[in-house]
Amino acid sequence: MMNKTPSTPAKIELRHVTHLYLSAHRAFMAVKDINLRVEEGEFICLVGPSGCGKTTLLSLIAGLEKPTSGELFIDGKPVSGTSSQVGYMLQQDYLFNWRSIEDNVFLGLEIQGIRNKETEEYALHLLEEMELVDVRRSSPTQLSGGMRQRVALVRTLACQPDVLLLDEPFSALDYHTKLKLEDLVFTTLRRHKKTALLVTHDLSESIALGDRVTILSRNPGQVRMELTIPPAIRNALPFEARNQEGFQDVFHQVWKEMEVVSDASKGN
Ligand SMILES: Nc1ncnc2c1ncn2[C@@H]1O[C@H](COP(=O)(O)OP(=O)(O)OP(=O)(O)O)[C@@H](O)[C@H]1O
Repeated sequence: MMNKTPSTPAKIELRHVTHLYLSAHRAFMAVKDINLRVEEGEFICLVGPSGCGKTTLLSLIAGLEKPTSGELFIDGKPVSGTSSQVGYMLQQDYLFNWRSIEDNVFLGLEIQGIRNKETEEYALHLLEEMELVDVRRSSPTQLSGGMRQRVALVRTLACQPDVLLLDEPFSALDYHTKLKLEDLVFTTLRRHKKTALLVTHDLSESIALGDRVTILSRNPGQVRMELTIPPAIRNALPFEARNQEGFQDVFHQVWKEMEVVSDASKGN
């Protein structure tokens, strides 16, 4: 993470963000008074019980939803809609089976009107980094779930966003693939100095990947706790981080908070 003076705008900042979903019959407050600051190059993991508003927060940051009240900024500028500066990757990979792997990757470039020799070369370089270059002419149907997720990540990174929003990208994968992919994604995002917000239900994953873990409570979603991951854990790759001294202590701390927020939401 880069050192910043307090006056430097954060990469992402949420100030008193509240969001209500309105329907014909009711208004539902999904998140309330959220304040969050993510510095350039930071990797933040969002955890919390189902329905606490994690995806809502990503949609607001991506500019897909407009908050009912409060303000959101990227690099100090108000978020006013979607932007190529922000890449959003979901649990489902949304690859098109009738296009080859490289044509799926180039699709993001086409949509943004930036497909040219230089951006294609960059995309191919990313495919190489993600160990996918040999399958670039294959169809997505020939790839495993882990490979497909890597392609989806390359497609997102190919457009060169500075901010990556990752909504449970590893949750549909088997455990072994997930651990391997965590290391690869962690290394790639750090190498390219991306700022990332990752939503996960896996507490161990949040500690193994994040610089900070933000725990949300539910009904309405609010920041319950922000925990900075100790350097000994953070300086290791996610797989090794799980074996570092202190990992279990942090895990128990997050677990305890999750018990509190889950119990609190049972009454609602
Ligand atoms: N479009 C919508 N209209 C009405 N209510 C919604 C809408 N989207 C989400 N909600 C409600 O807002 C709350 C927060 O939803 P959100 O999907 O952000 O939570 P989440 O923490 O990502 O959940 P999960 O962990 O289950 O994916 C939930 O109670 C959900 O039912």
